[in-house]
Amino acid sequence: MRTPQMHLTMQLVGGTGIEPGAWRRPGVAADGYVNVDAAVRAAKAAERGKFDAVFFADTPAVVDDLSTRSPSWAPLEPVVVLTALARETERIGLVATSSTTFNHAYNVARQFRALDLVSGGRIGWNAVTTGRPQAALNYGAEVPSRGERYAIAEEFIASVMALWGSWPEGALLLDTENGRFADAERIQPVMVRGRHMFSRGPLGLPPSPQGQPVVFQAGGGGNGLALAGLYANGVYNSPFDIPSGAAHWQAVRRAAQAYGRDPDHMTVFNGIVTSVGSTEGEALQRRRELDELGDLESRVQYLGVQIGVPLDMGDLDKPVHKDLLRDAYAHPGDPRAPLALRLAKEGWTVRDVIAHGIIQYHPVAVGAPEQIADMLQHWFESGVGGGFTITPDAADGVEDFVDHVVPILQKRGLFRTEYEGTTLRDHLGIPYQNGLPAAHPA
Ligand SMILES: Cc1cc2nc3c(=O)[nH]c(=O)nc-3n(C[C@H](O)[C@H](O)[C@H](O)COP(=O)(O)O)c2cc1C
Repeated sequence: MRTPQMHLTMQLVGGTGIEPGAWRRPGVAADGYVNVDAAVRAAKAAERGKFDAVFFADTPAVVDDLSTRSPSWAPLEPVVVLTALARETERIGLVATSSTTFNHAYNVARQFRALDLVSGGRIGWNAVTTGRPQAALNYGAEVPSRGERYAIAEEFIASVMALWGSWPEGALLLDTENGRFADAERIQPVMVRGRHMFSRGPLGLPPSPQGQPVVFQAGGGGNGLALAGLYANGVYNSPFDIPSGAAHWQAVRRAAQAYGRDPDHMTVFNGIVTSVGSTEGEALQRRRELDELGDLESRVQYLGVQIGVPLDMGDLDKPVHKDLLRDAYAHPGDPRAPLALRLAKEGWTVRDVIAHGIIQYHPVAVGAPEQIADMLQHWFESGVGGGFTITPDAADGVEDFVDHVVPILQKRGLFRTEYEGTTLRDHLGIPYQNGLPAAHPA
């Protein structure tokens, strides 16, 4: 039997990287967030590394302090970016985020099906409920309650899938001899109608080679799990440790089962930020430079909160004083705090504790390629759900991962050396689907 292999999606946050100072790093295009060439370069590199997909998060609003950094969670409009990438790549999957709260199901069904056709069946849709008030204001709306957002999302995704299914496989005839373009009798209105959604259909576009785009789901607690169980094949997660990642993976499997779907058709992608150097020292130096270009001062203060010790920039190049460490504790509200405290107790300077990446949205893998591969292997073999979202610290980290970490994973039999299929469903090992899941109650 073949060693189980991991699945990888690449996320180049904001076109420049996830670290706030990434846009200032020499060698990174400062305008990466509006420069589609940055996305093309990253996608081509990820394809060279045989990644399952590239992934674009999105929030339709300005939520960052633009005086010091490029927008993180709102890249160039994702559907536009994916259209460009579909033309510039051949095999890699392309996943974009689109909101179920501030959109119409027909638009999403049409755009993502069109993308799926343009790309030859390589598209995924990360369906999110968008809880940000700044986004709501852009649509002249308020943020609905959490329960309401997820009730809307449930109907929304069902509507999109029903619209996708309204053009069945084989109904496009293209019979030039007999003048039969399509079997119009099979392409009928679906009349999706719920409390929040109405759409008559049919959708005027046939299925792609994979049927319909793969649905991804991200966050949202119990509500999110139900949504994943009903519709998704990919789930984005951001655990800070293996036990919580493994627990989520089991919960995702149970959710799929509860809705009559195959848990083996689910993949959870756990976010990992990567900082690769040729040695651990070089990787730490890379992070020191990025911290310096970014929000080092606020990180120093935040480290103080994490370990219950007052710190300021004057403490930067000293280990935390042993008198202070006696009373230090890991802040119970931050799952990253125990690592921060451990590093401080090991005697690293404040700058170097921070350089280990203890203040990030995801766990940070910092080190030589072998060390990064070891961490991914350890998490993978500990049952966190099969996949990782590789989120490089800065844009030049995309190629570092592809050229130096991927070959190690491949040598260990943990990652593919070639694409076996042509669609995103092929890469994820899930079957063709066009329309609602067979077990759906609708
Ligand atoms: C890894 C990951 C990626 C996410 N990406 C996005 C995104 O791009 N856009 C978005 O609006 N929400 C995204 N979310 C979902 C929100 O973070 C989610 O709404 C959040 O977990 C709050 O839950 P709630 O919707 O129940 O309030 C993501 C979640 C996770 C875990």
